[in-house]
Order: sequence, then C-alpha cells, then structure tokens
Amino acid sequence: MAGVTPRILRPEHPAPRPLASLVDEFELDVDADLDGVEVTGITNDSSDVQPGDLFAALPGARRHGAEFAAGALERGAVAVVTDAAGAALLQTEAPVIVIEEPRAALGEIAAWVYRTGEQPPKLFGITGTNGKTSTSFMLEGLLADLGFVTGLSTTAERHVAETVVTSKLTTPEASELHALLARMKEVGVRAAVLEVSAQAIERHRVDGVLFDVVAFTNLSHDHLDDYGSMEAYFDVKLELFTPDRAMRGVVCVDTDWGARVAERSRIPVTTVSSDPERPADWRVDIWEETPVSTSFTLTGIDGGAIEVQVPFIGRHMAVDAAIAILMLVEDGFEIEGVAEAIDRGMRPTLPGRIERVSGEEGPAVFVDYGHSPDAFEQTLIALRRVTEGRLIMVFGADGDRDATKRADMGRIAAELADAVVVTDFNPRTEDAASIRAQVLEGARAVSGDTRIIESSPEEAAIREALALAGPGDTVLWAGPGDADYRDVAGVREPFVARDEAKLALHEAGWPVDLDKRRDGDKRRDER
Ligand SMILES: CC(=O)N[C@H]1[C@@H](OP(=O)(O)OP(=O)(O)OC[C@H]2O[C@@H](n3ccc(=O)[nH]c3=O)[C@H](O)[C@@H]2O)O[C@H](CO)[C@@H](O)[C@@H]1O[C@H](C)C(=O)N[C@@H](C)C(=O)N[C@H](CCC(=O)O)C(=O)O
Ligand SMILES: Nc1ncnc2c1ncn2[C@@H]1O[C@H](COP(=O)(O)OP(=O)(O)OP(=O)(O)O)[C@@H](O)[C@H]1O
Repeated sequence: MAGVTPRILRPEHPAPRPLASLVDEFELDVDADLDGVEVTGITNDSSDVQPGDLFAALPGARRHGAEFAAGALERGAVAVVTDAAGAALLQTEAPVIVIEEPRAALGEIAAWVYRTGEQPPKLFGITGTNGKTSTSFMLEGLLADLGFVTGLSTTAERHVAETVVTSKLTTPEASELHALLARMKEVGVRAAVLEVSAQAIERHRVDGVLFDVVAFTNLSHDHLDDYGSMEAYFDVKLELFTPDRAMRGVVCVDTDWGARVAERSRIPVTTVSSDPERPADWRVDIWEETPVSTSFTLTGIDGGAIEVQVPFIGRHMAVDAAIAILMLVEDGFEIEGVAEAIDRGMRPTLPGRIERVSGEEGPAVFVDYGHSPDAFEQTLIALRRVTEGRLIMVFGADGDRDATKRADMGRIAAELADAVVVTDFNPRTEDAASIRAQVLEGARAVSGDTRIIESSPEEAAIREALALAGPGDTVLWAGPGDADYRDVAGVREPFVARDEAKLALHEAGWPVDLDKRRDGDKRRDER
C-alpha cells in the first residue's frame, strides 16, 4: 500500500542558477552578499527542502512559513524569500529576500529557478467542480496513444512518464508544480495534463504556467466554505480563461455556469453539450449505456461526427471523454486520428472513479470519489440506468469542508437510491456524529420508501450495505475514491476503501480477487 505522505517529484539534475541573477531579473530587495550563492531548487515546505534550495517562507492561515526557516536552512536551503512579517521572525546569516506578497511571486520565481518556461511540454489544464480527474486521466491516455511521453497531475496521482506517485493537494503549490514540470522536461515528457482547482488559481499555484488548452467541465455546489457564494467560486474558475494563463479552451455548456464561461472567456473557446436544448459547437448524443461502457456520437456543427465508446458508466463520463477529445482537436489534432486513439488509449479503469471492486457474482460494488451533491446525482443516475435490482449507497460528508452541502448530499442520496447508509468520511477535526446528523437530516426530509441507516465506522457501514444487497443490486460507496488514508481527529491513518469493500464482499461470501490491485498501485509499490 502506498504511504500517507506523498513523495514530491523534482528534477534529478537541476542546473544551478546564481541567486544574484534572480535578484536582478526580478528587481528584488536583498541586503546580503550573494556572490557565489547558487540555487538548484525552491520549495515552500520545510520538510521538502533539498540542499541548494531557496526556501519560500509564506504566510499561512495556521502558521508563518518563516517559523520553519531555521529547519529549512539546516536541511541545506541557501536563502529565504519571505515577506516583512516573515523577515521579522528570522535570525540568520543566510540571504533573505523580502517581497510584499511572496505567494504571488512564487510561481514566476519557481519557473525561473527550474527554467520551466523554456521549451515546456504541451500543457493541458482542466478545471470545474467535478470531472477534472476523470477527464485528465482520459486525456493522458489519448496522448500516450498518440505517441507522446506524458505527464499528469491530479488529485489521485502524479505521473512523470512511467513514474507514479500519489498526490497531496489536487493542484500542487507553485514550487512543487514547477519542480514536477522540470522533472517532466528532464525525462522527455512532451505533453502534460494538469488538474487545476479553484484554490490553485486563487492561491497562485498555477502562476508561471501558460496552458496550450484549458477546459471547463461544470460548476456546482462545493467549496462555499472557501468562496462564500457560487458567483465568487465562478469568478475564480473563469480566470483560467484569460490570455495570461491559456491560449485556447473547451467549455462544457451543460450548465448555465458553462455558458457563462464561454460568453466571458477572454481566449477563443469551443463549446460542447450533451443537452440537446443548449446551443454548442459540438454535441454529445448517447446511444448506448451498459454496465461497463457508454457509447455516444460526437458531432460538430460542420456536420463531422465520430462514434465513441468509453469503458466508463454514465453520461457525465461521456461528457468528460468528449472534453478530452476536443482538447486535442483544439490543439490541432485531426479528430479522426484522435478517434482511432480512443479504443486503444482509454484505460479501462480510473482510480477510484466509479471503480468496480466486485467480481462477476453477487452485487456490483463501486467505490467513487464523489463528495458533492452534483457528483452524487450524476453517479446515481448513471448507476440506476445499468442496475436491474436495488441501488444502495454508502457515504459520509467530509469534516472541515463546506458544511452547507451536507443536507443536500443526504437529500439526493435518499431521492435517487433505494437504501442509504450514512457513515463517516474524513471527519478531520469535526465531531463525526454531528456531521452524520446533518446528512441524515437532509436524507430523512425526503418522503418515500428509501431505507435510511446510520452506521459508523465505515467498516461497519459497507458491511450493512452488503447485507442488504444481492445479485442484480448495486452498492455505491461514495467519497473515498482511491485515497489510501482517512483523516480522523486531524490525524491521517491508512485506510483503503477499495480494499475494505473487497474484504467485506469476501466475508459476505461473494467471490472477489483480494490480491487484484490497480496497475498504478503495483508500479508505485515497485519503486
Ligand atoms: C486553503 C489552502 O489551500 N491551504 C493550503 C495552504 O495552507 P496555509 O497557507 O494556511 O499554510 P499553513 O499550513 O498555515 O503553513 C504556512 C506555510 O508554512 C509552511 N510549513 C508548514 C509546516 C511545516 O512544518 N513546514 C512548513 O514549511 C507551509 O508549507 C506553508 O507554506 O498551504 C498548505 C501548504 O501547501 C496546504 O497544505 C494547505 O492546503 C490545505 C491542507 C487544504 O486542504 N487545501 C484544500 C482546500 C485545497 O487546496 N483543495 C484543492 C482541491 C479542491 C477540489 O477541487 O476538491 C486542491 O487543489 O487540493
Ligand atoms: N462531468 C461530470 N459532471 C458531474 N460529475 C462528474 C463528472 N465527471 C465525473 N463526475 C463525478 O464527480 C466525482 C469526482 O470525479 P473526479 O474525481 O473526476 O472530479 P474532480 O473534479 O477531479 O474532483 P476533485 O476536484 O474533488 O478532485 C465522481 O463521483 C465522478 O463520477
């Protein structure tokens, strides 16, 4: 099993750069002799410092990075860049560069340190509330099939050619992102797909990056603890569609938010929709849904069309695939060539995204990463369409995250499933029982026959769900996806829902391959 502290990928042979040149080029203020001081890397995390690094001591919500500067210097950092408050906390002989807003400068400085602006790989960026990881994996698969050595940065995993590590944040901090891009360049990656969260745009994590093509999947209720309103959340996402950040875009206009992105984008965009009522440059018409695949026609306004089958369940997955295809078309690929790559390039499973963990006999059991009302709705609708029997859902709402979505998650589950088992999901520093109560309130407000059960911890909940399920039924465990930990009382402990579900299936007497694990896990473990 992968560890709970993800490894950070950096270039293995970084070329040293004189700190004095950085100071000159960025017109920075430093009161120290920089003669002979060379930097080979940069990080804002003291635990990631390598000898030769510039340590970016950033102010945070909890701590000031300058509190960790002594440790960073001990580990070999050669200088510190920080703000005035940080400088006041420092007692060091090492050069200290003071900048008003070091976080806002971090991307550009990291791009300079790692030279990531020079001959970068093709860069694709995907934003939206849901579907970023799924679309990113699909696009990476297509690019690989089209002959590119690829890179990937998602919530689930980061890839540099064959190297695979798990991720901490969805979009890494700018210094980590540029280190990743530098490593990609070093090993000959020619095309990289990056998931771009709203937090990343707002917190300067993708500064210093110019995407060839970006995409917008959708916007729905999430992260209101960070943004306060959907308008504010939307405004942050829209910023990706500006010439400083990207050259072209693909926008799914299935939601009004998408239509607004297309209208207000400041870069050229092409639009796509699976809703026949909405005008778009490209249409997704689904003509077959099976328990293992979805087939659709992708038609352009000029009449050109391709037929596509993807090994994933649901309209939303078809839309994600269409976005991935159109990002390549926007980048100049012939759609016919992309169509040929689809059959070969789409990997059959996405890590923890509607991932089937059950065998051929007994109920179909899926583990999914969905943790928002819209993700629940799309996934439940998709599974209902391929389920003969009952649909049973296990889920919880995460702690220390947008509490206003909890009742809605309960409501949607109770409306669309036949039985709902409300459990825990990363309560973090919150009281798990009180989170369950908020979810249950939403679920119980729905009138109908849906059975509602409360069960904690997750190990018990999945077993309760399986006790209700038989052949022809489907169990969806939403939330944990491919995570290899859970966060209880602010402490991360190893927990793999996919393995737990398999164990529970085995105990319930259903044949399941307990040893079978994803390719990614195997590759990761080999390292
Ligand atoms: C709101 C937010 O994004 N916070 C991130 C931010 O925290 P912060 O600025 O408050 O930092 P802090 O913890 O006070 O620490 C201050 C500084 O000291 C440094 N430090 C801290 C401790 C130490 O031992 N050594 C050290 O150097 C930190 O690296 C940081 O630079 O910087 C930290 C260090 O990089 C991140 O871990 C932290 O992410 C928190 C954990 C988080 O949960 N972020 C979520 C909201 C997020 O960004 N999510 C999106 C995905 C959303 C989605 O689509 O689902 C994402 O892109 O992951
Ligand atoms: N186009 C879509 N519309 C709505 N839901 C989707 C879409 N694509 C995927 N989902 C669902 O959203 C959930 C999360 O999927 P995925 O991990 O791909 O999204 P994400 O944007 O990367 O999420 P996160 O930002 O939290 O990492 C899953 O339940 C998935 O089935």
